[in-house]
Amino acid sequence: MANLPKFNESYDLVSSKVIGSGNFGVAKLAKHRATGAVVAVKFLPRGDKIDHNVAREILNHRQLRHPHIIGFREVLLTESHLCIVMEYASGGELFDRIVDSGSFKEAEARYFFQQLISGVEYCHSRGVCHRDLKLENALLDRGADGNGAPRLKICDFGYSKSSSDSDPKTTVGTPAYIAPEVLQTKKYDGYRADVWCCGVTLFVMLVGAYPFEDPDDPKNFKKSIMRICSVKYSIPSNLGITAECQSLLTSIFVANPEQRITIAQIKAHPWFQTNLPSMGAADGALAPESTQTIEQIQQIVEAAAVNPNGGDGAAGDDMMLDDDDFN
Ligand SMILES: Nc1ncnc2c1ncn2[C@@H]1O[C@H](COP(=O)(O)OP(=O)(O)OP(=O)(O)O)[C@@H](O)[C@H]1O
Repeated sequence: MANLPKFNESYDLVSSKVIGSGNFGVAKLAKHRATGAVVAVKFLPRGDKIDHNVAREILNHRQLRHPHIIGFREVLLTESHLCIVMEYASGGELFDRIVDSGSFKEAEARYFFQQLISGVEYCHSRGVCHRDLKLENALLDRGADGNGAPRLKICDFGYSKSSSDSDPKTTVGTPAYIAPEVLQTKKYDGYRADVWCCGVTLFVMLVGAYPFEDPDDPKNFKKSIMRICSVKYSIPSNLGITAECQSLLTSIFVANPEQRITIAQIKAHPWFQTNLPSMGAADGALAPESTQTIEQIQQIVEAAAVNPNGGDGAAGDDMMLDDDDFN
């Protein structure tokens, strides 16, 4: 790794506190020494788990630059980890905001849904489908001036596919959000499947529960799959959800992806059009562009597939992380 960029050459950890964790490892806060910018860094243990899927996640993320998508900055190495440096969303996950409030009023749900659709539309326009859209992958920042209304930022391109990748066929995503066609072992249209996930996200914001889970038997995955395939859901009448909003959900939850509403049609829907912020008003500044080329990124990811410490990057290695590991 002689000439490859190292994390400790340009960043300091702000604290050892973990801001998020997932299958990959952990995310921590760091400060860019030259500019003072605070960033989020995903630390992935080096070794065989750094494969073409990780490379794809990074390269797909790198080509996206939009106010409602977490900005990608660069990838770096430590002795033990591959570091993905990103814009930091300080407001937590949209999921936690719903857990705190139970459910959102229609106006609040629409506010976030408009931003989600704006980010998803942009991904699709760049030939990238996300394939794991959900509340946990919708992060929030603290608004343009640090105090304003939170802005939604899509993260986690771990399952994303770009038009240069093979057509999606694998069943990926999070069970409660999976579209019916993704459950079949056939090729499917990742863009249309993303629309379904946006519908599930909207439903959870409005209702505070997953649409296709049996409330009396929520852990019964088989039952949820049957409900997804037969599009069996109901909107509690006591929530007073407007007919316009219900009509949008009905047009999203259509089993046949060809007949499902498209992103362009969602944008034209009267419910979506209500209180739509003027272009730019809700957007604010973009995170700085990444300066790394595709070739540089590929070289770093390839180097990360080898763990100089000899570990295999298995989950167990993670348990022993301390600050020295990041230097
Ligand atoms: N840029 C960021 N700003 C703030 N928090 C972040 C950022 N990136 C990741 N996190 C936190 O870390 C969590 C996990 O990150 P991410 O979803 O990218 O990892 P993952 O391994 O793909 O997750 P999962 O296993 O849930 O699919 C996020 O849900 C979030 O709480």
